[in-house]
Amino acid sequence: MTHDAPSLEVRNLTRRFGETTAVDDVSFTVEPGRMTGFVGANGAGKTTTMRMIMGVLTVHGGEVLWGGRPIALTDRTRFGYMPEERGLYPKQGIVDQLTYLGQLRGMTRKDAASEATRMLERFGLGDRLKDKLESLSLGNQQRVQITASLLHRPTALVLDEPFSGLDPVAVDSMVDLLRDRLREGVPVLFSSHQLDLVDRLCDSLVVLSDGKVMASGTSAQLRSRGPRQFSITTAPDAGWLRGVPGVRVVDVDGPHAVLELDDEGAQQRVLQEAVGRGLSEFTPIVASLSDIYREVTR
Ligand SMILES: Nc1ncnc2c1ncn2[C@@H]1O[C@H](COP(=O)(O)OP(=O)(O)OP(=O)(O)O)[C@@H](O)[C@H]1O
Repeated sequence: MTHDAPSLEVRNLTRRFGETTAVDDVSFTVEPGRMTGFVGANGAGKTTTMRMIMGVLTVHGGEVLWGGRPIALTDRTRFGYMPEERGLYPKQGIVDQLTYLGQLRGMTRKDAASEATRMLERFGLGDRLKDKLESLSLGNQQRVQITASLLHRPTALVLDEPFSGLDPVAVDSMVDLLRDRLREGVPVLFSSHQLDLVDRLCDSLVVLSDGKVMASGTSAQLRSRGPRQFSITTAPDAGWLRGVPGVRVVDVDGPHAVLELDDEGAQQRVLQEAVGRGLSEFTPIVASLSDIYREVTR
């Protein structure tokens, strides 16, 4: 990974539509080489934020920074953007239009055509190069859209729901392509409703709700925020844990229990008591990003 690669930052970004504040003082950073998931319910403001990052929507407050400086049009033209409304031509052959798009982004015709062909082959579309976009299945059209955003070796990627409509094999091929870019230090911001995927793919997460950032940071930072849960086994019955100060028993089933502990002191009290009673297991439970998402948007 290139550590001195630029980061993408949004600072106090705000956008209103009439009376609605769709994006409300939103700040976060997409670090170089980091895959950052952008999650939130329908209408949370993800698309609006991405449009402002890409300059297709004007901002009502705040700014977008690239490498610490206000972003310029020339920076944006080197980004890869996959908009929600997609935007390729249904009636044009796929390799032709990808070549054209590559040329618009400064590639030679030859380089654009060969890179488009290579990427489409990697997506299993090597035998469809001359086909019209509209003749492909929706999932395959999606693969072509993704290729369009990656073709010109973008310096940053802003992808609105890139995985929707893709089967698991296509998701994996796309992730492989993204990882190539991540290794080069490209910051990647992608929105998704598929929390399991976000959990599997992301190094960092930004959680948006009603236009506001509810949480952001690396997976490790977010995991350490929430209540710390532990699994414990203490024979013959873990029911005694209910009486320990600073302990919330989330679940108990015979000798097994799941606990939330207020602090280090509570942990010590539990361990001291449990050792006398016969402790056979005490393990921290690592929260998934989906758990964290549910927790912060509750
Ligand atoms: N062009 C527009 N005109 C009026 N309101 C808009 C416009 N674009 C977005 N909004 C409103 O802004 C809010 C945020 O919408 P946005 O599309 O950014 O959310 P989202 O998180 O991307 O949702 P989804 O996951 O459904 O795509 C919503 O209340 C939406 O109705």
